[in-house]
Amino acid sequence: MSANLRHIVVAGPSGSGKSSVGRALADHFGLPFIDGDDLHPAANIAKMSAGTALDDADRMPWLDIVASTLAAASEGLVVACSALARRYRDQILRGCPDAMFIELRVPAAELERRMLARSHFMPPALLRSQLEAWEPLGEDEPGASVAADQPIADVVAEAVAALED
Ligand SMILES: Nc1ncnc2c1ncn2[C@@H]1O[C@H](COP(=O)(O)OP(=O)(O)O)[C@@H](O)[C@H]1O
Ligand SMILES: O=C(O)[C@H](O)[C@@H](O)[C@H](O)[C@H](O)COP(=O)(O)O
Repeated sequence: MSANLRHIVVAGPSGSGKSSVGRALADHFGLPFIDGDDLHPAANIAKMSAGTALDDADRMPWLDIVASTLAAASEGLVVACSALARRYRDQILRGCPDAMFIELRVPAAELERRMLARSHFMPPALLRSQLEAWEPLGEDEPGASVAADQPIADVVAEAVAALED
């Protein structure tokens, strides 16, 4: 694994599999994993739990923490972080210029099914706002987009292939 593949952000809307895929990808590469959920300021968790979507002012301090956590991980790190919009990904890149994004693509109906089936602070009703905020990864952005409505092992295999391409 080359040095510039060591700072990986697994991105996508709530329920897309960031935590599940991120952990498995980290295991594959022998890297640590951090869930971006655990890096949110407490006020953000409280806001989402109460059913209100985050706005840019809420997300910016969190994205700075994600970026600085990545940049400080000299041996590499996989972080699960929605990074829904390009400006959010740009902000991560400002703090961690060699970050690579693995975007997880899942149809909305499957996202809803997964969110309804789990117990999590993120209410399923916020899915619509997640999808409205989501700007697909551009071809000129670092990383790759992977179909994530398939078994996790297959998602990870595609992500590994894309990162090593
Ligand atoms: N590829 C997959 N196929 C089926 N279920 C999945 C898949 N990836 C994740 N899940 C399930 O969907 C739910 C959300 O996954 P999670 O990894 O927490 O997503 P996120 O971190 O993006 O919110 C969990 O219950 C998880 O077990
Ligand atoms: O930017 C945001 O609106 C939030 O960060 C959101 O995208 C994230 O999804 C939450 O942390 C919920 O956690 P899960 O993504 O793990 O569902």
